Amino acid sequence: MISPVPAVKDTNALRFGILGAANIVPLALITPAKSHSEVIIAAVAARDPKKAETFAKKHGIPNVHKTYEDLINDPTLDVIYVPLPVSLHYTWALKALQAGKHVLLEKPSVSNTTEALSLFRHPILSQPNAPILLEAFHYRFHPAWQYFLGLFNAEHVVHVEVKNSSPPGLVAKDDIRLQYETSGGVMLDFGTYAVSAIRQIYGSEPKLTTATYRPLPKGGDAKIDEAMSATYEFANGGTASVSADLAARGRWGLPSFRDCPMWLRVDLRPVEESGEAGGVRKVTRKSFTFYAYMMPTVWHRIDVVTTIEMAKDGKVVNTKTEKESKKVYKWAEGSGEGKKGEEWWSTYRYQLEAFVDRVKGREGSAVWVENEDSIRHVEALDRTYEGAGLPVRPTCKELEGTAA
Ligand SMILES: NC(=O)C1=CN([C@@H]2O[C@H](COP(=O)(O)OP(=O)(O)OC[C@H]3O[C@@H](n4cnc5c(N)ncnc54)[C@H](OP(=O)(O)O)[C@@H]3O)[C@@H](O)[C@H]2O)C=CC1
Ligand SMILES: O=C1OC[C@@H](O)[C@H](O)[C@H]1O
Repeated sequence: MISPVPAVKDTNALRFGILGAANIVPLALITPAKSHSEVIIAAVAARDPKKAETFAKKHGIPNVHKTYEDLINDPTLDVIYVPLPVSLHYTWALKALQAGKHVLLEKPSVSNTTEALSLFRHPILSQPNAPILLEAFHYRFHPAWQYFLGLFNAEHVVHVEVKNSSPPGLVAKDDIRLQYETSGGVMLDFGTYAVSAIRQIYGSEPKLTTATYRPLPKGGDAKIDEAMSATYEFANGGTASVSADLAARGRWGLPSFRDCPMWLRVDLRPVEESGEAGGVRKVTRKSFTFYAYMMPTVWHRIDVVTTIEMAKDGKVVNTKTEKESKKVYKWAEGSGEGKKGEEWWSTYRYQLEAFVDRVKGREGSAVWVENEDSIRHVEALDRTYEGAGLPVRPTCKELEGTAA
């Protein structure tokens, strides 16, 4: 639901300030906040105060600050939301934490491992009553994703394939995704979801095996990956292949949404049983495909396919395939008091619920992105850039010269 009935705000609601009038803000925070009784969107700042005024008026935000500094130092705010280019995440997240605010930080959290280690292991986060910092990997908070992870045992996964792409023309030439200085590149955009997904599916860290990229067309920033394909290995011997593309062409090379996939598939190790009557061997294969896993609210589907193959004397004598499809928009009935939600809640709305629960000291859905997890994630992205022969995304000035 794009326009849910607004909630009456509690007297102790958290007051959020927004750093930058970014495109993602209405979807990721303003709309979800409307139905949350403990969230008030109280202030915004943009580099150009006029832009901030216009944004505030459009979205009913009562206060506008002239600068980002003024916003984070506003004593009436509890939380700062950081939807800036990734190159600015470290600096502004840390400033906000130092100003005593909780921080909801857009994904991917920071540009590289140097920044990740410095931010997520900052002493400020281990002091008594430390502020909460969350990398906003929204899809992880949706019940469909958690249901999907519960369908198989990570130890039995043998291969994962992830494809994320959009057609050409959606991203403008001057977009933050296409400049090295703003920590752009598809790997930190669509690719970050893919790497996040394979890490959760295996429950362990990937070892890069291959990475190749397609640069931007002539005239574009040479350090930017417009598309990236990478393969990885995991400790249990399983593999993953990931492909992400910001300008994928469909059939006949034409731009087409229909031909731009956003899905992932998990294959389990085949289970072989011998000793069937008449010397028949039975092989059972299972795979799980999640269509639209990044944005399941509008539409998604989880297909579970089981194939049973009977073979005799090395020849397949019978094959049977069964398919079950499932959609999950809410936590299962009786799955726990903290597991709140409505069918129409977006990934961002589930995430906001979890964030507020954490700030308020409640257990909530128990889904969270731990600080060490965010570090490991950025490490995997760095390894992918190195493997592709591209520089890791730039370190902010404050940390320049500090080795990871
Ligand atoms: N969770 C999700 O589903 C999504 C998350 N994102 C993430 O959100 C963040 C913002 O993405 P998006 O909204 O698409 O980007 P936009 O380009 O719309 O917004 C970026 C904002 O950053 C500010 N900014 C500050 N310095 C610069 C600079 N040097 N160059 C450009 N912008 C600058 C601008 O704020 P000002 O208004 O002050 O000028 C601008 O509004 C990124 O971290 C991205 O990864 C993006 C899309 C989806
Ligand atoms: O986070 C994101 O999700 C959706 C994509 O379209 C976008 O480029 C990316 O930043």
